[in-house]
Amino acid sequence: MDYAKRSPASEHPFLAWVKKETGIVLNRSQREAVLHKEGPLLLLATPGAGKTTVLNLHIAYLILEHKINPHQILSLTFSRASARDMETRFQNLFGRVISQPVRFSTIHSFAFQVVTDYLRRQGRPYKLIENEQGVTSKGAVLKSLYQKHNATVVSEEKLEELANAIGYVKNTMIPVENLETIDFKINHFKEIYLSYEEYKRKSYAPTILLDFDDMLTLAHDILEREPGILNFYQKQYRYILTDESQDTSLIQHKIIEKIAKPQCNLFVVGDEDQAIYGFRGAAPQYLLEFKKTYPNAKIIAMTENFRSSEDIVKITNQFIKANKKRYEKDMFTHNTKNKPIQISKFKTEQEQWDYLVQQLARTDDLSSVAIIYRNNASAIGLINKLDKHGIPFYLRDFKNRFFAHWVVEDVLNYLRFSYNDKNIAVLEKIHTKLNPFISKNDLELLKRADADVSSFVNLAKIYGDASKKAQGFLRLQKYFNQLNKLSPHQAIRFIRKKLKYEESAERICNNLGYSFDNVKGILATLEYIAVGLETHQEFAFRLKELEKLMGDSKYNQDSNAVTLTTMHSAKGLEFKRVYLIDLVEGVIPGAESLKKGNEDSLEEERRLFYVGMTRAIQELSLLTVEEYQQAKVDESRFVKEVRQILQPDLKTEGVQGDKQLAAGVFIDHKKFGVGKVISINRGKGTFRVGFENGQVKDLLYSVCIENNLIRVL
Ligand SMILES: Nc1ncnc2c1ncn2[C@@H]1O[C@H](COP(=O)(O)OP(=O)(O)OP(=O)(O)O)[C@@H](O)[C@H]1O
Repeated sequence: MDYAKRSPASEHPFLAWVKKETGIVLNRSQREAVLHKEGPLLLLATPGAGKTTVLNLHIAYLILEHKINPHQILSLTFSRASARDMETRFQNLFGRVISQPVRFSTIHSFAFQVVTDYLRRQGRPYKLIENEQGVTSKGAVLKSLYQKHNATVVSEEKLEELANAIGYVKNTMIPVENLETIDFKINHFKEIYLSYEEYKRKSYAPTILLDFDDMLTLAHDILEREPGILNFYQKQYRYILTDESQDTSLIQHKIIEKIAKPQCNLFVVGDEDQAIYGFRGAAPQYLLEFKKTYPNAKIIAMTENFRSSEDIVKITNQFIKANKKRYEKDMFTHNTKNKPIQISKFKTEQEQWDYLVQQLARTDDLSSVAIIYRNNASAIGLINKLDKHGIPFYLRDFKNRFFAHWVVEDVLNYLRFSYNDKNIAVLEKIHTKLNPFISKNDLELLKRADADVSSFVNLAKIYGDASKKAQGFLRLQKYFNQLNKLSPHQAIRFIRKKLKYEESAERICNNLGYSFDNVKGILATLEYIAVGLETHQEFAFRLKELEKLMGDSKYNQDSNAVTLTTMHSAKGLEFKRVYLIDLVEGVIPGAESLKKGNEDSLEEERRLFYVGMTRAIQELSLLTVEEYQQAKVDESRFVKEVRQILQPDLKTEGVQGDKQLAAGVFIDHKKFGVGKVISINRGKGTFRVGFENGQVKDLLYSVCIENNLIRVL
């Protein structure tokens, strides 16, 4: 229908037209936001409040009702995927009536335009380090700088931390002279940072080498130094909208502030409760201080959740209130109740996976289900299981770190060496991790020794057969022979314990600041994968197969497959049924955030948990385990908090460790899940339990004990 020929209605004609055209009926705050015209506006939205819908309608309103030229509107968001998503949704809704394009962009790509326009005009060539390959790629450059300043190689995780820390410095505008005041947990960070900047300045001179975050720094500088350019962008974009604004960093805010002035027609949408990119320099306080920057700003809260059932909205709303740094607001919904949030506790991850497989096997529409975890490490073992049961999955943020990790390489090399202990090329990769230690000098001597004899026998000869060291080498020869005959699962255990690999790995981790827990996790995962496999070749093949499966899972995006995603990548998505898994202390909240003085980081972990929970439309299950990656763990405090909200009359503290069945204690029943003992009838030998799904059951004590059905929590 032609917008000009819209029918008159008692409500605002634009909204009446929208209702007719799209079927969307807005609530009061959505209406107020859509019909906002000029000046700064902060739209504080809770999850599921319809942010994208409102943003798009507001743009259409400006164009259709106020005849604003679409070229003068700049809609910014923080990931390419959401910029694309917004554009598609806008096209679908208004493509027929608004022919001129609106600019949907990421803030980086806007900054890129400012910088490249400027450099081109100056006749200065530039390159992006993110486009470089091989030894000049950003990763390779940072790796070699780390190595230079620390005299040691860097692990993949540390490299990521380093790249994040560099990004953090630029996003939060930390002056170089203050770098030492911040503990980035990276040895010689300042030196690496300065060398990296110098490398970019010099390596292709006169061509300037830039990274993504330099775009922000430079764009900010240009807009500050060049009034003509600033004026151009201010005139070009009279209306600026930003989505996911809780993830905006200081420098991004400053850029937006500059171009929005002097009119400040700035439409900012965000939810500080969903700010989860603190490690990259984003912080919710910029939203919290919006009024300081724009004193005449209007603030509208959009707190109706259109997504989730009442059970989910009520509990998650209560849950996030434990955070202190937030706007006080109450999320509500008119949606009906469905199922209470379910909490299930399992002994091990395998039991948890079995449960998931069982649930998924009964599900027809797998695309409506998501399994969400804090760390990518949770995915590998689960995928192994899903694949064995033929359950298709779509992995949202596949990062191929696991299979290339040095620990995985080491284990494969130990196995390889057990087939041929004369292979010095393989020995060179593991020699420092063996016990007794094999030095570089030993390797040189070995290269000159008899190539047809075991390296260990040669070494024993070099050291003199009777020496202690020689005895150690001969023992190693025996162990590697034994290793060769073990099943893959036994072999990994053997490498860890008998060959003392774990001790060496711990030493390496301590020396280089890597996480030993992560290493143990990788070893545990390798053991899971190895279960049931017969030969070492099968094991190596299975690793390759899993790697391929994970890469190929992107083709399952639009098919009947369960989505597997980290909490970070789940933002903005929704699923009928959601399982949050591996909910234990040290994972979520993560170990770092549990340290004293890290309260801000603990709040960010709580927000992450909240983002995960609020993805669910109808069903939400929280799964926790007693043993994670082979170590005893405590249930996540966030699970406890949710349980407490679900059953406020119950005290969860102090119950653990009390193995006596008594009224008031929690039990975990294999079939019915977690519940509270209401009463005990000793005469009948029964006890009554109120389970978290709302059911109350009388159970026979003897049956429960004989079948090992319950545990007192
Ligand atoms: N006025 C409305 N009436 C009915 N449904 C609506 C309305 N507004 C939004 N919705 C629906 O509510 C759901 C959530 O909307 P949307 O994804 O835009 O929320 P959001 O605010 O971006 O959420 P989150 O921040 O959690 O990602 C969508 O399915 C959307 O179609």
